[in-house]
Amino acid sequence: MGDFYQNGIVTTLHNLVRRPVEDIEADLMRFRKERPMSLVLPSLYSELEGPALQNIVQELTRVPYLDEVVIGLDRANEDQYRHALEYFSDLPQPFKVLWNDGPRLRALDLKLREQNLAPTEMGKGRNVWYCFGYVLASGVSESVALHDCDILTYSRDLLARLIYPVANPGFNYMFCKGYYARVADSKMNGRVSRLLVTPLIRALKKVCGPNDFLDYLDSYRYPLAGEFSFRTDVINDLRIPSDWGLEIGVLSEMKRNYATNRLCQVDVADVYDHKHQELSPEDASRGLSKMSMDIAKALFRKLATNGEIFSNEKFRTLKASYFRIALDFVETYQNDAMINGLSFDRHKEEKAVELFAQNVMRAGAYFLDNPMDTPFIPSWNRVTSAIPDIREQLLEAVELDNEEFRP
Ligand SMILES: O=C(O)[C@H](O)COP(=O)(O)O
Repeated sequence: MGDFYQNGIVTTLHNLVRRPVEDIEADLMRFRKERPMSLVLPSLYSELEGPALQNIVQELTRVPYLDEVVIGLDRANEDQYRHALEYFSDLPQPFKVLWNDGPRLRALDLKLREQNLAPTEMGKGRNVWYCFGYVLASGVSESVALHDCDILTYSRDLLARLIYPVANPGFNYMFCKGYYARVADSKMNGRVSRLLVTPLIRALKKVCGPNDFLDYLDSYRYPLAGEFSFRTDVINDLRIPSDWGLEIGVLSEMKRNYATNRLCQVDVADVYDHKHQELSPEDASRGLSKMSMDIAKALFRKLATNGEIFSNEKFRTLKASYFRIALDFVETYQNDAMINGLSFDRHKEEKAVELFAQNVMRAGAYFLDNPMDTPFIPSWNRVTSAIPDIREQLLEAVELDNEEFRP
């Protein structure tokens, strides 16, 4: 909001004039002939019971340009799957719900597992990966947008702005990341993004020296945003982590596969609020503690694939450097909060930084102790090479589930 500055090495598309959504949608209706569009929604069943998704579905009923909606449903039993099909039946667009825990998709997962091609962990990355496989298999779209299902402040403007850069046939972007400020109830959120990701990237720059990849990551205004869009071809060659490293994994795959002038970010919302997880300082397998570990591991792995060598000493230095930079950021955020009349709990922020510093060390130790870890889900290109009719099998399993259980 408020400036048109281009920072970093990917294009930033700002929200300069609050263009009415109907205008943007009129453009998208023209673009759809050349670039049909899909929306992917990775969802937990529990999100169907909350207020955010209800509003998202209501907003989507007014979206005229989508050719397909693909919902990946995790943690649902049969009754819950039936309910999900009914729940989404308000959507005017053709839609499919992937029942990830159902017998058909489980059987397919087993087939992939036998060849070491299945995602090894449950989680958002796995859900998204199967949805992407379905999008490829259905062959409906040329452009795809993806966003979370827990956005409490959702309006259809977000989707229109998110998909525009990859739907406009005059633009040559392959990938676009959404950004916004996570401010709600008069306070700043986005704790992992503000207090872990940006300070850790800056600390890595200090410790590892000048690095293209880190400059690139640092160019994104909200690197952890779950909202992004891309041209459908992008999926074929994508290797993503199955855990919370998903967003960092996607960004680094884009850098590896495309020139930076084909990547951009777009301002998608003035306000953004979502479901908040606990910090969970006592249990590193949950909440923001797990998220911070997964993200730090994903960063170290990606740097290693770019040739960076890590050691215990380097991680110790990194932790010290991260800690100092993160504490300086706390001060910056406090001042930003004050000038905007927001509340700010400095003690809580510093506690989060202390936990993240510990987790930087833990993630480093894990990285050094597990040299043969293969945390990335294979690309769909590789899976198709191993099982040539996998897309048809996935398509059939999803069609049958949707037909059999639709009320
Ligand atoms: O984006 C983030 O930093 C994490 O998702 C945590 O967000 P929150 O602090 O808004 O819950």
